[in-house]
Amino acid sequence: MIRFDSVTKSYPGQTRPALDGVTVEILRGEFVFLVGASGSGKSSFLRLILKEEKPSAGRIHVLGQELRTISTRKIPYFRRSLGVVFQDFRLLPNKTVFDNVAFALRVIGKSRGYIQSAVPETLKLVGLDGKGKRMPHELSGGEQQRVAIARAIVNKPQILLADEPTGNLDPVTSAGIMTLLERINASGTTVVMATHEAGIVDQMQRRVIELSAGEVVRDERSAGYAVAGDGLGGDAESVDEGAVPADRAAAALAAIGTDAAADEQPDAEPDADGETGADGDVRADGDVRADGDARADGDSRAEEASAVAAAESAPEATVQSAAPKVSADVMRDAPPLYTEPEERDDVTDEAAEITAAATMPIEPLPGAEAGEPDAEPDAGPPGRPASPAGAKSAHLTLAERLGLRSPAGPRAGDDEQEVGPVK
Ligand SMILES: Nc1ncnc2c1ncn2[C@@H]1O[C@H](COP(=O)(O)OP(=O)(O)OP(=O)(O)O)[C@@H](O)[C@H]1O
Repeated sequence: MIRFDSVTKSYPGQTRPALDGVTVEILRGEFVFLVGASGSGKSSFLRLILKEEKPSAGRIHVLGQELRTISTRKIPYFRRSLGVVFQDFRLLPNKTVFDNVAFALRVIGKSRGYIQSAVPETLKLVGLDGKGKRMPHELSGGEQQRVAIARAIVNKPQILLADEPTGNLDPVTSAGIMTLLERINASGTTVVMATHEAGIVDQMQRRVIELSAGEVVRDERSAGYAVAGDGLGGDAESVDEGAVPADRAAAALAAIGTDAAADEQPDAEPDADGETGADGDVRADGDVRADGDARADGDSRAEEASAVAAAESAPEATVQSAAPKVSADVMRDAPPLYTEPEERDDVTDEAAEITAAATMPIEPLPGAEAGEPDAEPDAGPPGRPASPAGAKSAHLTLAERLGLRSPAGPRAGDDEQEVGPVK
């Protein structure tokens, strides 16, 4: 599904490659954590999969295609099989929740009827039923990340890439997001997630690929964040930053198990202190709220009770071993989070034709590819100052970053428009 063969990635002006001779294969349906110290190459790895960057050496195959053979014009079509979630959510601030998710479908030309059914279904799946009319700023961080995940999966991608998706969230809200990602994976989507969060990796016991200075130094199945004493210390401090005492973690989990009413209040109003009361955040004042983040999946009380017990019996006085309450058994038995579109797609024949036409690969005009696909400019990553060679990428619209529109496509106001299919 994803294969790196001796891949090296060097950025202009850097003495050391970001990735150095990486050979790795990720199979269909796997859940893979990418771990490693800051700067070890995790984001570069993900950007290479997305073809946001090209390797300096080596080959990358994704979904059976060698990425070098995909021309720039075809990248948006390739990326429709990939969903992406970022640490900072990247929602359109002036669009409702519904429109943020619908955006991903409108850009690829889905019919209005399809959008009207697919968006609410997806919002329900991520635990945001009834919140479609909210604006992003009216949501908690965990809820905003759920919107971003809904946007990433509404198009039923085969692969979901997540770059620090819990990086801006408190431990309990993070646990809810992980539950969601695990269920997306359980329904068949391959998930590759870069993270610094030792507690989450330790709890989930999935495949771990560890990078150090651009090299794969560990590739282990059913593993934790670090091999005991291996000195993955570069991240230990940042992991600890979010840690809260075990008693507060236990309190947070207890709140999830007991405050059932919170789930039934999709429109909980902000408190007098300005904080939304149902967001699951462990607040600075020690209060704990519950938004269903960790139980949108209908977890049983017994499971929650055992999570609380685990939290209470945690030997270390940190939340790292307590907060992520995702249990592999529970996830294995969980029903699929979403079904394939064919099973419930009620689009009309006419709409299906429009969609088919809109998503049909475009053959480039003779000479349009100006030589090899590799001749495209080196794209810089989102959120980082672009290198001179990658200056173009600094102007990518959201649609382009999400891989829904060709960087060569129309420009002004793309992020703001209700755009149609790529022509
Ligand atoms: N566009 C760029 N131009 C130049 N150097 C870059 C660029 N992007 C990344 N790098 C460098 O490549 C190396 C790997 O960066 P990368 O972002 O992939 O690491 P990371 O493991 O994701 O780090 P973090 O955990 O801090 O996000 C770093 O030395 C970084 O400075």
